[in-house]
Amino acid sequence: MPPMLEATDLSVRFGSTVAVDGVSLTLPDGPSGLGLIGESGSGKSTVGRALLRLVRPTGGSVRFDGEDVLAMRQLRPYRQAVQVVLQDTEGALSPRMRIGAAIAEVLRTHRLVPRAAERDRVVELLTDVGLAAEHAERYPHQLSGGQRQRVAIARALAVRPRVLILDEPTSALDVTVQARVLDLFERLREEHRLAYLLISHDLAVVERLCERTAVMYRGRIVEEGPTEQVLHDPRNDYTRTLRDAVPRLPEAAG
Ligand SMILES: Nc1ncnc2c1ncn2[C@@H]1O[C@H](COP(=O)(O)OP(=O)(O)OP(=O)(O)O)[C@@H](O)[C@H]1O
Repeated sequence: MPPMLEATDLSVRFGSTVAVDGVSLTLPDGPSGLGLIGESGSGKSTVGRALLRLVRPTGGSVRFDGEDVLAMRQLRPYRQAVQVVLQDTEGALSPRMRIGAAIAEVLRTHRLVPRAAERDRVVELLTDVGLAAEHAERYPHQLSGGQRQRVAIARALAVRPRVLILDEPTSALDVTVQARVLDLFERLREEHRLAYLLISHDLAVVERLCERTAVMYRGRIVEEGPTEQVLHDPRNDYTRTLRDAVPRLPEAAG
């Protein structure tokens, strides 16, 4: 069996900038988590965007269940299987659309449930992410940042994905809210058997959600291994520098 999602020797250039330079990574079936860490500009988000086919790689391949993603003509099944949750929750939701309608829109686009069952499915999704039926009637500005992020997660889950690409999914939230959204990600990972590719500056978040971690530096992966080993006993000098620059690892805090 091929791995679920596999990038091999992936490269992305923007003009003369080499954003991603020969990256290979593998996401096994969920529940699983691969963390992608590295300083700003190292190419992490571009890897995520390339996997989502939002930017065209200049080299390498992406395979999903063994199928060549870059050659796919019919993208809808892949777009359903591989969803994304970003940091920017305000930008993700239309300010004039009620939350229920915003979730129903996804169900309709992907023709997932008959109209008559839409409302029930919306409530089910809201409940799944820790919101209530009444939130369906609200507009985005009537929710907190943490609640808006839960709506973004509900929209991603609406299509029953197998992979979630999480790009700094808790960075815009304050610390207590972050902790609760993190609990949610932890639960959903198991319940929906999701594979996470988690892009984050917050190593504590990576440690919680990911068994494996890859470290990017200037477009390349310089180290990859079990999260515990990469964060606590790094083999690479750059990883050590990165880890020591972050004050929030439990070991540093304790
Ligand atoms: N659409 C684009 N056009 C031109 N250059 C880009 C584009 N997107 C990214 N880049 C460049 O590619 C490099 C990698 O950017 P990327 O956003 O992937 O890094 P990152 O590691 O995710 O950074 P951050 O942690 O700040 O989000 C950077 O030099 C960036 O300026």
